[in-house]
Amino acid sequence: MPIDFLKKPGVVAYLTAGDPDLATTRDIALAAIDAGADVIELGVPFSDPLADGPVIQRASERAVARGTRLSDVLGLAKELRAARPECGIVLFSYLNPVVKMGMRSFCAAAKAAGADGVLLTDMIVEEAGEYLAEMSTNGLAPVFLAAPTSPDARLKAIGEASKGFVYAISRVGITGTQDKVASDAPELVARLRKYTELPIAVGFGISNAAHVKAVGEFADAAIIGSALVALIEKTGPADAAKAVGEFIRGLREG
Ligand SMILES: O=P(O)(O)OC[C@@H](O)[C@@H](O)c1c[nH]c2ccccc12
Repeated sequence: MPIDFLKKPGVVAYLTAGDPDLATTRDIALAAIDAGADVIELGVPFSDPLADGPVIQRASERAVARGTRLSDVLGLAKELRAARPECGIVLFSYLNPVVKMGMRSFCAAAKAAGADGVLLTDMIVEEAGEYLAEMSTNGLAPVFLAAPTSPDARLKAIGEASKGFVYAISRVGITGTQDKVASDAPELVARLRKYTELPIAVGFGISNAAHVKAVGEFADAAIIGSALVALIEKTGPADAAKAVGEFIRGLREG
């Protein structure tokens, strides 16, 4: 896949891999893509999550309890790539499981799985030397998180190191649904635009068509996580793929 895999305006769907089980995550991801999600952010479940609200924490706990490993998530990415050659796939993980596998092995495996990009939540751009080198060797896009509290020098470094798109965190805090798109988000996106021409995707607290529309006024894509994960939790394995497909179609229409 080319590195510019995020078309504008885009919808990015975050899923915790292995919740409720890997086969169901695959079906949900396929339904999300077919309903118009441009990129799947495929989350590696981790026992000690950072910045995750209760919904994603619970999903991670369930997936970890089922024994979902980084290697399983790579296998799932490979299946998705084979089934949907055109979709964007970003592997989402904490640093810990990746360091355990080894940065070099992980980046090579991500490439072999057909991923387009990688997002490591706790990888800071200042310490990303080896990561960026391995990502570049494998033609993968590193996606970094920018926050409203990031100073301009940091936004510049993030803009320069990122490929594919930049992830603008709409507010300080944890993942999870909110009534409104955070008021900090447009300013952060405007500040980022000074440093990058990449598409900018906004995440944290986006959960309905009105939010997606509001984000579309100032950014290039909306990232939806907790709303999907909560829907999967509520619906149960048998109907989750259908429910997620309908939900994303509704967002797209908005
Ligand atoms: O759940 P929300 O509020 O829709 O936010 C997206 C988010 O879930 C996803 O991108 C994500 C899941 N875990 C994270 C940890 C840090 C940053 C981002 C994330």
